[in-house]
Amino acid sequence: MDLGIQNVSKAFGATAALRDISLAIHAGELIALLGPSGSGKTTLLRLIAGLESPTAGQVFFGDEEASGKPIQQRQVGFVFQHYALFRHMTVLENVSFGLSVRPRESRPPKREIEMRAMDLINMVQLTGLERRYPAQLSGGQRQRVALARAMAIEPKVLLLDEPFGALDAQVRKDLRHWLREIHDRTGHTTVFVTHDQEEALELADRVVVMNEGQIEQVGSPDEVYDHPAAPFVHRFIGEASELPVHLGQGQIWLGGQPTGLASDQIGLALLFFRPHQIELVDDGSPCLVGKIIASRRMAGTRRLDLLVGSGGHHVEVDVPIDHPAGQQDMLTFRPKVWTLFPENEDEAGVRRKEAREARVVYPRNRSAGPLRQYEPSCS
Ligand SMILES: Nc1ncnc2c1ncn2[C@@H]1O[C@H](COP(=O)(O)OP(=O)(O)OP(=O)(O)O)[C@@H](O)[C@H]1O
Repeated sequence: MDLGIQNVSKAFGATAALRDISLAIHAGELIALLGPSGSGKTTLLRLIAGLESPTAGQVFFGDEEASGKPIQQRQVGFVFQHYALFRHMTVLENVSFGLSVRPRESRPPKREIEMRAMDLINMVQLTGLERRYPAQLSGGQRQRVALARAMAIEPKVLLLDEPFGALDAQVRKDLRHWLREIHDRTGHTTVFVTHDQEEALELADRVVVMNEGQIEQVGSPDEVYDHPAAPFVHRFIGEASELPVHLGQGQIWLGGQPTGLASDQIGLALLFFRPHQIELVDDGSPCLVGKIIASRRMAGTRRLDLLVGSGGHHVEVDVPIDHPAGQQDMLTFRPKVWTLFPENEDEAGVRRKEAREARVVYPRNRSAGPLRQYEPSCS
């Protein structure tokens, strides 16, 4: 079942929870809605479910406009963070519930309901526990029952709101793999909400990155990680170090010092790079110079906190555990992979003012005068 969200806005009083969102979800896709708290993920999920109606815009199930349809008519399976199982019912009764309360004319015979429920219990690997009550299950087991129960009604769309949010890290990881497997087997169109980027990147076919009620980017996990479309996405997904730079004379400059990174653009920009995507420079060529202010062990690498450039910009870089850089005061390096975003006018204005006060001469164009150099230098 394809899903279409067209120019949807949702306001709660003066709060704009969603602002003119459009999104096409293809049949059989596993989609993650990813964003910080308050970005509108749950509101969007509830609008798809029919638990909320949009202030403006439309929701399509296939070709059909569904905005006016209540949840009962949408055939959606919903799983919440806190497994809302019926405590007085066994696992089997919980999973059978959706089918057993259907109107008589569409309700399958009792025996068939039980068989279907047992198939689902088997699929979520809880065979043998069907007579237990929720209180006799672990958190992960309860969440699997919740998923089996949502799937029992043969939903057109499965909606999961932080389904593993309340579970500990290892259980979350196991359930992730398991959800992906079940999704590949059943092929339900599935939309899940998470604020955990690792979960979104590992599980989803496509990730919808949300911020302040808007969609910042929609893309495969590789696209949003490797080609973030906006500073917000770069900061939110993966780790990012950023520096305010100037572009001109064919390269990137930090506070009047050449970085050795090429760019044919001109103007102010933000330079983003990942801590692990750097190379150490010791051949005297132009690079970034950082004062090491802290060093800590991070799994297989050593993470250094640096103050870079005359502005003392804080960035993080990773070096090999045994690299002598970990014992030094200064580090000379260059990003191997980086992204530039044009700086917005507000930030640019502050930087120009700071630059004037510090008497830094930025390269304005190819005929710009000599640049002030900062010490220590690697060029
Ligand atoms: N029923 C409501 N009444 C008033 N404001 C609401 C209501 N539901 C959500 N909001 C507001 O809408 C905005 C988006 O909330 P939403 O729950 O969709 O965000 P979220 O991204 O799911 O956040 P979280 O990760 O914390 O669950 C927030 O500012 C929230 O306070």
